[in-house]
Amino acid sequence: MNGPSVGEPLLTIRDLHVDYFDQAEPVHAVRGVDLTLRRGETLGVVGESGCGKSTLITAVTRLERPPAVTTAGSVLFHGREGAEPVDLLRLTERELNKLRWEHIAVVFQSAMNALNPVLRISTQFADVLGRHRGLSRRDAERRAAELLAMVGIPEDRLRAWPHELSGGMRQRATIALALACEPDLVVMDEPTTAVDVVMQRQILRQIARLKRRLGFSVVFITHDLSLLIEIADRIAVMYAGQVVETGPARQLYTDPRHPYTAALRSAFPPVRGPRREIVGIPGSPPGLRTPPTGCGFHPRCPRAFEPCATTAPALLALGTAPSAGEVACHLHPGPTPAANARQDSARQEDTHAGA
Ligand SMILES: Nc1ncnc2c1ncn2[C@@H]1O[C@H](COP(=O)(O)OP(=O)(O)OP(=O)(O)O)[C@@H](O)[C@H]1O
Repeated sequence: MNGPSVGEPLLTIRDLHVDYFDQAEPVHAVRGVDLTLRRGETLGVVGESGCGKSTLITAVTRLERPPAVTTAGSVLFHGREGAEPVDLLRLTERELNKLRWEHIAVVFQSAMNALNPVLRISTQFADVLGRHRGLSRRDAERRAAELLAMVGIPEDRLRAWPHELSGGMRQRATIALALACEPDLVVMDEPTTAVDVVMQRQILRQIARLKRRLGFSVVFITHDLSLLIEIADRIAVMYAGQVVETGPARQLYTDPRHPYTAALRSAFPPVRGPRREIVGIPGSPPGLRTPPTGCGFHPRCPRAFEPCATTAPALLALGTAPSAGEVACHLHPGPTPAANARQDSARQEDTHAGA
């Protein structure tokens, strides 16, 4: 990959809004999300079911289906060196097809949905590699065998039908297929929920190894915060369609600032380290046809106080270092002026980059 150096923005999401227009009053599933993914980074997006993670990711990758409509925002994809960033939301279907597989690949929860059940594994690789890389059937199969070997699938499985593979193998085949054209960005939506814990660990280890070798960036969606600590560089916590906290993975886990992040942490057992008591989060995420006023979490928040029910807290930087996290919570109202300035200038840079 000949892209700009590690650490530069690869994807910049700004003020993204997505609604489901299924009834007179739409569901406001994504409500003003700002997020940046840097080159070479694994960004975890976490939140309970119904917080808007999948909606966010299908909108960003332009894979949303009606009644979902992206009503506002931009998603700048910063391509290879020298290329102008493009707003994915404004591309035609034809332009998108050029980006898919070669630059952006998606791995969904269910491998069975991603693999075509009536085509042999070899044919599915040959299709993608033929269309996007111009490989002959024979070369595509050779490449497919290499890719499958990378995820620990023996070459003789190349001729198998998807239903002949175990769940774990199918999921790994999907990951290999996503990596076939060496994309810059791989988006993974709960890629390991359908497999057992041992297989999950194995797949995650393989993803980390492949990422080190191939250098792609990852957006990884899950409801399991403990899992993200193991694999993500940075984490964004979503609640009620909004990002409520971001930060370096370990810091966000050891020192969560948003009460929702703290609650999520208590709700999942740590993958490593000492055991601690698991405490569920009372209640459930709000319906998003009429989201709560003020902070979306206030009806469930043990630390809610007077402004929380009425005033929505802005997502503000927690410090001046480029790696500092952000939080949207009235308990943390005062970032330093310098931090605000940093945030403003970062936003401006992103905006100019997209101009
Ligand atoms: N097709 C749809 N029509 C109407 N509302 C929808 C539709 N799909 C999702 N929603 C609503 O949008 C909101 C966000 O859902 P979304 O699936 O994005 O959340 P999620 O965090 O990804 O949850 P999960 O982990 O269960 O996939 C929820 O309130 C959900 O009920």
